[in-house]
Amino acid sequence: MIRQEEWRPTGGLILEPNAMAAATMGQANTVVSAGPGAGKTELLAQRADFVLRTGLCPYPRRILAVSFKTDAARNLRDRVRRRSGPEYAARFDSFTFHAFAKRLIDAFRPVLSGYNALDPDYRIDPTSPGARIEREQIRFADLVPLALEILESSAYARGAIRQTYSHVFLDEFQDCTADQYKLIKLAFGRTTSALTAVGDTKQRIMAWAGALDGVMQAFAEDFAAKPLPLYQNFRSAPRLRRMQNAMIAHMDPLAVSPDEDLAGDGGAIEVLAFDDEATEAEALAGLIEGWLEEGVEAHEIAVLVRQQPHLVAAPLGRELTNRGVPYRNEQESQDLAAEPAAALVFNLLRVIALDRQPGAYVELMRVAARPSASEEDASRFDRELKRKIVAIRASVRGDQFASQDLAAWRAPVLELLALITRPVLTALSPAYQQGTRLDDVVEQALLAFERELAVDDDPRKALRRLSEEDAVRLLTIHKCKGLEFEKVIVLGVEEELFWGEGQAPTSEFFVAVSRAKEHLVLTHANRRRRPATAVRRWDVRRTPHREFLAFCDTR
Ligand SMILES: Nc1ncnc2c1ncn2[C@@H]1O[C@H](COP(=O)(O)OP(=O)(O)OP(=O)(O)O)[C@@H](O)[C@H]1O
Repeated sequence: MIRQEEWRPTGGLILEPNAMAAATMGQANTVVSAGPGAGKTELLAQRADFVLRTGLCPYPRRILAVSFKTDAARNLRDRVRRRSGPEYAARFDSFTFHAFAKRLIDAFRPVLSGYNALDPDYRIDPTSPGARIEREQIRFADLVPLALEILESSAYARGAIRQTYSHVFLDEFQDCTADQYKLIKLAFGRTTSALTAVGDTKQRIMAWAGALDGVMQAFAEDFAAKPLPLYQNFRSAPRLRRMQNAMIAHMDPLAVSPDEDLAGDGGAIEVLAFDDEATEAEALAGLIEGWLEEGVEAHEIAVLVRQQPHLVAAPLGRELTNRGVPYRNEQESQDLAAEPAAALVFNLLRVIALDRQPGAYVELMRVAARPSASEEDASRFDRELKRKIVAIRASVRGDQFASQDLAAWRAPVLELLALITRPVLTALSPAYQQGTRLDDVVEQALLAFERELAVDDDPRKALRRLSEEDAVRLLTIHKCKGLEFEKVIVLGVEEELFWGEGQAPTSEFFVAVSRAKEHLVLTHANRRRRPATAVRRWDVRRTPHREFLAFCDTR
């Protein structure tokens, strides 16, 4: 442990004064507002390091971080592990609002009564919107209201949660809904827990889902939180920052940066116009292929689509497949990738199917290790797992190796999971400790592998597409929040794709363009043929979104 005045930002980073103030704040609440790439998430990782290392959060107390997406929660957890090491990171709980609510329900379920009472082995309907069955099954949307009921009716639950968490972090706070805010107020309002909320009102893209207007302001007032704005942008090159600044001038004139702060020639923005989706797909696939040949890493390339990515990005997906470029359409797979059991299944498939996979193997051993095992037990388990993998590889390879038949892969994966043992697997996530979630995730991961195998019959490429590192990512703007990439393509900057009430389309476009570090490509096509599988409205003729494209003209 070190004294507070001895603490320095980890990773050799220099924090701007307000970031330093927020990271090292004592027990007071703060609300940090800043634009994209300002280091809000990094600031939370630094604050975690500060409060853990200086004993402000003394053992066994913990830090609670609440994000909106599983990917964002995982990013933050990984960042804290990188910055502070596994020992401190073990006292950092990074959850989505829904996962936090589920923790509360699992811990204090007997508090629920009447129609809301739940059996111990209750389940959550995985379909959307799902069905409610009294006592047995709830919907995803029931989690936060049920957690609210627990906190409202049980002083014991409130006390326990406050005792557990001395510090609370709220990421992407601009998107907090009324119910979620109520949950935070009930759990931590007027307590000694110190709260740090970070957000950016210009990135408020969840308004359709009920994001509270002015939630950052309300938080500042309700929690007497000190507002600390950040001004830097560590992510984007100057040209890209000038475009973002032009958008900020339109959305929030008071937050505009002075021109002299954004000088420089770094970065590139291109607008590419096409006749139709086929020529667009061909040109973009060629562009992406060229970037990969130049040495850009696949996971540094993202293609963002506002709506219906499975349809709008399908021609590009086919073109990438033809050229053998691995990509991942994240419509279904992103939430799966955030599931530790799915990650484990993919790593098992990797060590079975591919040679030289030290990364997958190390991660496998980390996850499979029993925390309480003696060194001797751990190395015995290590040897046994290796022996089994070698035996499986010998039998699976050969004829079956190129097999599209999932059965050839399912049995060995299940065999290895059995060796790792059920208690170790259920400990991977609180959600696995009840119902059929663990088995469902394992099954979904195997099916995702089968789907990818069907694309080109090649298990190596299928696994590359399922990996975060080796695949170009095709994702919606909603899924890309909090992420960053060297190259970003926004597909279809057209009025038919960017429409909606008030500020929402502009905020979404802002989120999309602000993911780019170096190079931003915006496309539009005159025509997009109706895909056979389209069920909703589909406009064949398209109009470029001139208002958005005009923001590119920054010179
Ligand atoms: N103090 C710093 N010095 C150098 N680099 C930094 C610093 N803070 C953050 N970064 C880097 O800048 C990038 C953006 O940081 P981060 O993701 O934390 O921003 P953010 O404010 O959460 O962005 P957004 O709201 O757009 O998702 C990351 O690559 C991060 O590592």
